[in-house]
Amino acid sequence: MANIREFMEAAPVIPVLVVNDIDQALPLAEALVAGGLPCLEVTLRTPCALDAIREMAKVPGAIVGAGTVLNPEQLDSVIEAGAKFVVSPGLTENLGKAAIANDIGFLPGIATAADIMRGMDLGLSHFKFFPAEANGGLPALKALAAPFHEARFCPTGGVSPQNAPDYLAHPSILCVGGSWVAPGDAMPAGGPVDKAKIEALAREAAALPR
Ligand SMILES: O=C(O)C(=O)C[C@H](O)[C@H](O)COP(=O)(O)O
Repeated sequence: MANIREFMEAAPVIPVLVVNDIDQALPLAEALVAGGLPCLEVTLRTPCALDAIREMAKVPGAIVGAGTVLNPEQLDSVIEAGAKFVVSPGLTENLGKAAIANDIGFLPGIATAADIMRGMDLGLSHFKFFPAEANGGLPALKALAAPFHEARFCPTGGVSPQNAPDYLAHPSILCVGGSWVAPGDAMPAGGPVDKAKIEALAREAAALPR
């Protein structure tokens, strides 16, 4: 897709965010961007996710995308909310065609060679390897990537500051996704966002070598 590679190359880590409290959206995005992580994946796992995308898009330098997008209806609603890219846990032809028709950066989840081939049939070449650790981690992705020279990946699911450097050293891996940069204890229910903590975690993630 047009710009998904550029977004994947913007930083080593795409934070995967679960926003429960709309008041936390703006400070969370500010802290992540200040720490050097501009691309933010807001998962559609909470009722305020679309509003969170709208809020976060106001932060200068933020490139806000939507995660957990499962079908063309959700695709339409996240585009309407201002999402600049779309991440899905898996790849259906239905969703893939809709994303391409809307010319929006699209990062669909894959876990098998057949998934990648279905994506290539649609003209896609950038994929989320999901759930990365549960599917065999780096050894599995290395084996999976070998026949697909053009394909580039963002492993997500079980990625941590400890295993991220190994993933990022692989030439087919442009970035990783992870929730560890925005942990629940830094965004307590009803409380303020611990911006200093999240910015520090983001800074560490942004400094990961690749
Ligand atoms: O909601 C989705 O569509 C997802 O993409 C799931 C997330 O990617 C993983 O839950 C993140 O995994 P952790 O970093 O291990 O917490």
